[in-house]
Amino acid sequence: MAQLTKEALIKIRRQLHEYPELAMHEFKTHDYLLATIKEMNQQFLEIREIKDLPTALLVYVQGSDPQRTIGYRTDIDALPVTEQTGLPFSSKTPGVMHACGHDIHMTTALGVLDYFADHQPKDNLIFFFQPAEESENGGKVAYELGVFKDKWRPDEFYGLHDNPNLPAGAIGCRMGTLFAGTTEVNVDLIGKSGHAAYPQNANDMVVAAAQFINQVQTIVSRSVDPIEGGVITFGKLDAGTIRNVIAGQARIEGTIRGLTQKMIEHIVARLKQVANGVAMSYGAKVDIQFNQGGYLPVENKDALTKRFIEFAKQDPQTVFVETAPAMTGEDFGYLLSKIPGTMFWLGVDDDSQLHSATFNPKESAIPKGINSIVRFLEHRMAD
Ligand SMILES: CC(=O)N[C@@H](CCC[C@H](N)C(=O)O)C(=O)O
Repeated sequence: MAQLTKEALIKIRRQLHEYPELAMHEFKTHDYLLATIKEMNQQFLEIREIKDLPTALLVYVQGSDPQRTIGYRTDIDALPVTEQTGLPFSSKTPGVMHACGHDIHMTTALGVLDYFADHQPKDNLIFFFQPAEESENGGKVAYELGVFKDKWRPDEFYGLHDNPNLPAGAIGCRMGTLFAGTTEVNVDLIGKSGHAAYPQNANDMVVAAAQFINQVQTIVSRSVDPIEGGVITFGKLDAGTIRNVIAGQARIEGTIRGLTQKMIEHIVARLKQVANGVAMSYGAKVDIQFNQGGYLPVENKDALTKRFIEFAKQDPQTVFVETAPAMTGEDFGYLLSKIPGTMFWLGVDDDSQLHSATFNPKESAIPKGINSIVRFLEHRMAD
């Protein structure tokens, strides 16, 4: 294949894994990606930086006889998770980890780019190294900054996410909705602090928060069609300062998921009712903020996805798995609402799940993924 050998790819992945950075702070990652891309054959490449999105990178590959421009997006940010894999190349940044496999995504994208830097594609290609997928909606920010205009607007867009439940290197996809839409939710409950010995003089928001969280559990179980499904997860709860002071405030941060916008709106409406009801019953104030930020359901476009799946099914070098919709979110959903395309999974075969501190994707997925994506793009460009 191209210049980057399997060993070089593994080295790149481990380097990226050691230095994870949070959304919109991916400065070292950006510099490392840029340096790696600059080592590739530059003959057909044009590198673009975005002043107002300084950790993003775009690379244009000039096609030899372009009929279209094909976009390929990878995300580059990490999560506030403390790694517990014990790997020799574990994160060197305390409390931050590539626990969602974006290091695998970036390395795979670099491998595909490296191939086409050496083998000029027929169509134009645009590689988008996107900051802030886990939060801060980097895809939407880029779109709204006007990044995808004129020659930088892909006619179709592709992107992947790794999947620990599929064999390493397998490609998973489905027609229609691949991922859920998500909405971030923050709930602030405001009561009155006081001495632990005199609850009658205070208004305890630890108790109100506990009640609220318990009551929310009835939304999905009692107000959502079980066939359609939905998720509400509160991943963060913050209240109080010390054991013997009654907490006058509580903040609860969570995420809502549904496979359709209608379901998300339904859950949002029920959550507001529950929050207002609990606040009223405790004589507390409540402030609820929702932020969808472009994490729309990831809707794969029919004709393009059909072509992608047909290719993957018949390609002798690709293992294809038809997958069910997943409740993970992706801000690629926003880009796919503006530009037609397909998102797919890359299997990385691990017992630990995405976002866990022990997540350890199989690196053998990288060269296999690169091979399948290169073969798909060549097949697509031959059309
Ligand atoms: C693939 C993946 O894990 N994506 C994230 C996207 C986060 C969406 C948003 N910030 C939220 O928390 O709702 C996920 O958590 O699914």
